[in-house]
Amino acid sequence: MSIMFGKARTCNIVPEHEPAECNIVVLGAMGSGKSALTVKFLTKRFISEYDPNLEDTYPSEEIVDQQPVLIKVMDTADQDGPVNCDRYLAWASAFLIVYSIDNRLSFEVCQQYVEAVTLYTKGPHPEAPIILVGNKLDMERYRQVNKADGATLAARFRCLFFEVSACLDFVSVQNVFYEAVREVRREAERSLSLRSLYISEDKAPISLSSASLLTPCYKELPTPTTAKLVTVKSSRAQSKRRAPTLTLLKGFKIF
Ligand SMILES: Nc1nc2c(ncn2[C@@H]2O[C@H](COP(=O)(O)OP(=O)(O)OP(=O)(O)O)[C@@H](O)[C@H]2O)c(=O)[nH]1
Repeated sequence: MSIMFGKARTCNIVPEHEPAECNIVVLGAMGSGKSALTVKFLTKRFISEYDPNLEDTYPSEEIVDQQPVLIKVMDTADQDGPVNCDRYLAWASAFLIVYSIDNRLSFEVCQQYVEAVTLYTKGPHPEAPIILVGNKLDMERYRQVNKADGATLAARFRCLFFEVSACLDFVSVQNVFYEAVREVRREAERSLSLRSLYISEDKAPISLSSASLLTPCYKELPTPTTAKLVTVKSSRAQSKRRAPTLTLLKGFKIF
């Protein structure tokens, strides 16, 4: 059974031919590697520099555990930590909250994001899972955040925790995004079984026509002609502002 996880985290049951959707928001301190992780997942490439003010959402068709899913990744660009979160809290199916293992301050900002998101997501609706990501694992020699610190924070908020590097292997980065989809599926199943438990206790039959959770919402996939172009800054010697850009064709992976 494929389940739509798009808006407001209702679990829409859609016909098998419709791909499910999963909206993943990438949060974290400036410089923690949100854009690098996003681009690595979308293109398998590590691009070193990005415009710090560039915030955009990138779709990618994936197959996770033999089930097709349209993953939409919102790469955020907050300047001052978890402020004006409204733009993504209701939209998100899951959150990747990123810090850099070589930057203690980014870990503290990450804790602020975990607390802010948890305040919003705890409640009757299916919870949007949080995945804690310690990035820049390749910078082990400059480590300022112990792996145990990350694990402790994750345990406190009952979320998954991974240490990865956007500039090392692709599979570890892809696994973080795929685990987010798996967690959303598990949460949707939990929510459905809880809902059916209440309904069976109330002995109230589900009216298939009225139950909003069964209302399918169909998403048109971008065709090559409609796919928007987004740019990702990449620079070597030049400053970030004048950097040559790597153009990603939105909606399709580039290898
Ligand atoms: N060594 C190393 N550097 C990384 C890694 N990921 C990102 N970086 C570098 O860290 C810097 C910031 O990366 P970004 O992806 O722009 O970080 P961000 O969180 O998007 O930062 P803002 O755009 O300012 O919000 C860049 O110089 C990247 O090249 C990593 O895994 N290892």
